[in-house]
Amino acid sequence: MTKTLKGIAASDGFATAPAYLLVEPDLSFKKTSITDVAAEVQRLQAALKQSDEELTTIRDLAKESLGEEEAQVFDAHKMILADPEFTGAVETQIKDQAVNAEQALKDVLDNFIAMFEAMTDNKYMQERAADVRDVTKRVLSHLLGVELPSPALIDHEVIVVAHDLTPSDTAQLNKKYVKAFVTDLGGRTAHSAIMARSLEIPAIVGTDTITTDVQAGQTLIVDGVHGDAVIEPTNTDIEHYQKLAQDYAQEAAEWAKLKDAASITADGKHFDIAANIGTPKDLDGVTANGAEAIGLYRTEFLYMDSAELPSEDDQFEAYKEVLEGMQGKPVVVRTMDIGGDKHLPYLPLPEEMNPFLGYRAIRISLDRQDIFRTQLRALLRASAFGKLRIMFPMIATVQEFRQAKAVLDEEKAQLQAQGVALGDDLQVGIMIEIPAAAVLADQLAKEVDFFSIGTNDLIQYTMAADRGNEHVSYLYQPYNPSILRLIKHVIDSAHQSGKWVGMCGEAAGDSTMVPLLLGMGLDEYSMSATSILRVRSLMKHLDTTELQDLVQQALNVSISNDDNLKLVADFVAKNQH
Ligand SMILES: C=C(OP(=O)(O)O)C(=O)O
Ligand SMILES: [Mg+2]
Repeated sequence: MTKTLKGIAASDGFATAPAYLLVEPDLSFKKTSITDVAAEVQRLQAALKQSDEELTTIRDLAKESLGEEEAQVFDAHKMILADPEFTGAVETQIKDQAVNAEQALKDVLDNFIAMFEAMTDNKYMQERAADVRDVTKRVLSHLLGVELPSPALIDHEVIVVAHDLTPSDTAQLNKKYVKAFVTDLGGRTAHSAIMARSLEIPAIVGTDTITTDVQAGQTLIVDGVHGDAVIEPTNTDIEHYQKLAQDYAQEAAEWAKLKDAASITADGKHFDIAANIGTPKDLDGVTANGAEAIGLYRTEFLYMDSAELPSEDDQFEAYKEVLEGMQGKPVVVRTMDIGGDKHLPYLPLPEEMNPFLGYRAIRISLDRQDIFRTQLRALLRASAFGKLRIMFPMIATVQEFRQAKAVLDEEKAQLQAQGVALGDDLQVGIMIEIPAAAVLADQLAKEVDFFSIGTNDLIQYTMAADRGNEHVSYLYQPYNPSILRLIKHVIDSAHQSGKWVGMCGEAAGDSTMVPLLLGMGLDEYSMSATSILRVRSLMKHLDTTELQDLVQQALNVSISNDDNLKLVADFVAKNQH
């Protein structure tokens, strides 16, 4: 039966394909006593063999579609399977305790995990714990005869359906086959949604129930523009969405004509439209969409895609690749923003009640200066290859900025003393994403070279509403006068000190927000590459002199997000040039 689910439109576009459920299967079992030990050992051997064969296939496919590095984790898993200390121990447990293979496997795993986790200062061993857990899951699935989803094995077009997708899950999706994704959890600014936009695949998040409503293989339509997921569509539905997809493609073709045009308003004012990226791989999309700069390079993905802390040289290569790829256009690189919903398997963070209010971003960098200094050196060395701007995330106080800047200056002086070539127009700025920083923007503006407003977090913290929680997603209100007043204060403060100010939160690419931001004089708009041409087209049709009154009304007359949504929609309908 056809069913339509409403979710949060997280990434534009349309797709129709069978559903692929990326859901943890039920791997529960009961402990039983066995009498035929030999048969149980044989059952274990068979499951080990099947797991090994499966891992070989997955590794080969992952290598082909995702690259050598992503495939290496599966080699590590194969090694565990071949390790007599692990498999031998399971066999011994079956023989000694006369228990079923599932229970023996669990007992051995528990021992291993306890042992590894006790080695708190050995990050290599802690990582192994995660691998052993994964391998156990695979063997268990074969013992129980249930299928474990393996996204790397997808070899036909599908729409991935998941409860939630972590940024590292998302990074493993092969765009050739994964046409879209839909999740139960998440908001528009959750990191999985941001990754979907950089993969340029349609996505809907926060449907609440998609994983229970759809079955594997059922046809699914994803309308990433309106946030609708249609399960088992009728022929009429399919035709309807085909038409919408065609109209969307036509509109996109119009925008595409602006690829090499400058971003200019109807009254001839120039603004910069920049792109947000997560890895150097995203550069293709940046160039294809004609970005004038990179306004946010989220370097944490470099750390998340790696099995250990990336070395200074590895980082240097990545930053250099992006700077060179941009051929002299500005590149804002943000230092590591780990914590919140972004984790590193090799950097255990404390368990926290409120990770978004906890140990994250610049707070970790200032505490773990070994990690911070390595990144800063890599960045400084790369600065010789383009127009680098270094940006610190989650700055809450003037002192934090001064401390971070002092560390940067120390590393800079050391490199200079060693005769290392550095760029000569490096700028250093901060994200404005904590309300305290927005309020004190006038003081911060005197110390920095630029600001970039991170609305994803600024809204989350101002409204006290978790950005990834669909139950409070109605409080993601970029046009709420409270948010607009903060933004206006940040822009005015920067300009009073002669500094430039950009925005790299999702609001910068929002069609309702853009007229307001242009009216307030925001200098740079950084967004998912796929939004650039739409926004450039919108800018072309707006006259900034007419926007002043709109901004005044939005700030001082409207009392709600919805008031401003309507205000801007009416204005744009009447004043398109
Ligand atoms: C751009 C931002 O940073 P991130 O989404 O990576 O937290 C933001 O908070 O708006
Ligand atoms: Mg942020």
